Amino acid sequence: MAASSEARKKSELRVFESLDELATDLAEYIAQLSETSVKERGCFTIAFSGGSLISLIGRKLCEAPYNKTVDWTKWYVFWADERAVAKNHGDSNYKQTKDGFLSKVSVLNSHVYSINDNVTVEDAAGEYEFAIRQLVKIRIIGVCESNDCPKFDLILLGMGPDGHVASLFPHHPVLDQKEEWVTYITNSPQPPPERITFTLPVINSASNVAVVATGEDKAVSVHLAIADAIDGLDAVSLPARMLLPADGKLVWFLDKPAASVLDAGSNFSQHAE
Ligand SMILES: O=C(O)[C@H](O)[C@@H](O)[C@H](O)[C@H](O)COP(=O)(O)O
Repeated sequence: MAASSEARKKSELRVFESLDELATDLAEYIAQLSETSVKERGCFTIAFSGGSLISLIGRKLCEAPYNKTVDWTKWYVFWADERAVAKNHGDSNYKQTKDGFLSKVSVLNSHVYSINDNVTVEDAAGEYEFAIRQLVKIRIIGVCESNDCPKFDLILLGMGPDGHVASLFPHHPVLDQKEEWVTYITNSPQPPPERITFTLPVINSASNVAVVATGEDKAVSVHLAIADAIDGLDAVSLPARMLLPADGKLVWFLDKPAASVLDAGSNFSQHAE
């Protein structure tokens, strides 16, 4: 059996009746991963991206019991992608995460690794990769033994209706980037055109990857990303289908509309609510 098919089968699908239930389970999932990582490694490295996932996290993870039980001082925060806008711009993933979540919990400012908004995207990507390399050297960020890539404890992703994840868009040459950990694009099909993004090898080296996709406009891409066998070409360059953690675990958090095109007998290990 192909490795990709194996990896897909190991992934887990969680489908929820409401966004509130999804947010509740997502908060518990993140809190548990944090507890495990802090116990095993003494810290928890988490990378965010933009979109509605931040407001879903902000709904429950900042509240009781997590505001007291999560060891926020052991968190190290990163971004899987960032738009080339100022940090105080409404489109900044940093600002969205800060306003919607980080400002409500006690993560240390010195553990928040935002992407530089004062230099070119090329330089910002290079700087970010350098910072990550330093943290891998001192094992704040783990290392994936098979490819020496950073092994984040958790990478959180949204997914666009076109199946993009982070700033990895369908058919974009950046999908073939195997050498760099952090790269940039200047021609995003969605504004703003310039973005910085983790590459697929980094995402697929994480211990845990979670994709949060809600709404009917995601249903076809969710199906194309998850289904075991796909006819036709569209899925070939669908970034969400390229999420195949080598040693890690992939979990999809979906609401019913986003899961509406999935086959009832989908090969995934299901965790229906
Ligand atoms: O950078 C972007 O263009 C978007 O932020 C994007 O990457 C987002 O994560 C997805 O489109 C899902 O967003 P929603 O969950 O809000 O639909």
